[in-house]
Amino acid sequence: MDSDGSGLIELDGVEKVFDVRRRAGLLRREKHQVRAVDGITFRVARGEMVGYIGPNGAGKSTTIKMLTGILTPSAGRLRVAGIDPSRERTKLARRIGVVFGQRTTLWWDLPLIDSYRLVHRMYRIPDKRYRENLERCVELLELGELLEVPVRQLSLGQRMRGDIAAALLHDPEVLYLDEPTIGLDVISKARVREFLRELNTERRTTVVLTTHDLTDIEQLCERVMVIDHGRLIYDGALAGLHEVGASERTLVVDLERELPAVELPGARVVKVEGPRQWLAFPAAESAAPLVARIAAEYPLVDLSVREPDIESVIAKMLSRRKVPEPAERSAL
Ligand SMILES: Nc1ncnc2c1ncn2[C@@H]1O[C@H](COP(=O)(O)OP(=O)(O)OP(=O)(O)O)[C@@H](O)[C@H]1O
Repeated sequence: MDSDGSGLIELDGVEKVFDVRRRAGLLRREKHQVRAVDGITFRVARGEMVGYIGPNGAGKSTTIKMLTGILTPSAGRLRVAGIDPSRERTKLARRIGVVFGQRTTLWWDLPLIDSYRLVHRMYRIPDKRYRENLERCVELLELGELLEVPVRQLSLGQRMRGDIAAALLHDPEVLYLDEPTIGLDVISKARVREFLRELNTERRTTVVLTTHDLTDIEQLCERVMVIDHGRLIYDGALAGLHEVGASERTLVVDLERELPAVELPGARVVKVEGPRQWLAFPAAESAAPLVARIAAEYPLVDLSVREPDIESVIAKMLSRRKVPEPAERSAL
């Protein structure tokens, strides 16, 4: 929390309702309301790195748009660095950075460096600070050889790194990232994650991360918030989320030859295809002891660990939440 005891980001009972018209016959249109965000309350302290996840249409983007001031809440109170985002959007813009994985904020036809020059002027960044920040981003995000390349010629991973740098040139206190690793190859993902980790540790930049990739959360965030149908249904550690959902990770092992299903405590074989076997184990537990035992007891050639996808973790969590409490059950 900030020195005055409050959070850098504060939401109290925030709601967003959209009025939409839908076809109700050949000519008739009916008004109806979509409650995209339905009374959300949370605090994010300075320097925290939190995951904000949920299934499609849960209300994540709507929340982020309210946090950046693009949308005005229908009800509730929202503050970022003490600022009401929709009322003072320009003032807030100097203190936040936003990266959308699915679209770029860079100028498509211009070399990357020209976009940065424009950001320099738009945000009136002092020259020295601009140069230092650019240098640092170029080094850590390996952008040196890309600066003169027009954005449209960059690969997705290169463009994403370019976008992240653009969002950070003005030293924002808060960085919102919407699907920053979507569509990236393994190496680009690792590079982006490493950069974000450093940014958070060294500069204490507060990061709110929206993603469908649980590995992003696992590697970056100590805290995860889950939103479903516009409501916050979980706020805590990732391990706790796995426990609530009783979700499982999968260890994929390649053995030297086709063998009967591997038998080890704490894991169960869910699929066998020739020499390859799939073992499910509780996601909240470490894979290390299991890997050690397989390596010791079986002719192991290769292995990999697969995370459950976010949708399935949340689906499990929801199905468990719907089991009635014993008191309710006896009253049925
Ligand atoms: N401008 C709008 N007008 C009407 N309805 C909207 C508008 N924006 C979002 N919605 C609706 O609000 C709900 C939440 O949408 P939102 O985009 O916030 O979800 P999301 O969690 O970001 O989903 P995704 O993972 O698919 O991006 C959805 O039902 C969506 O159709």
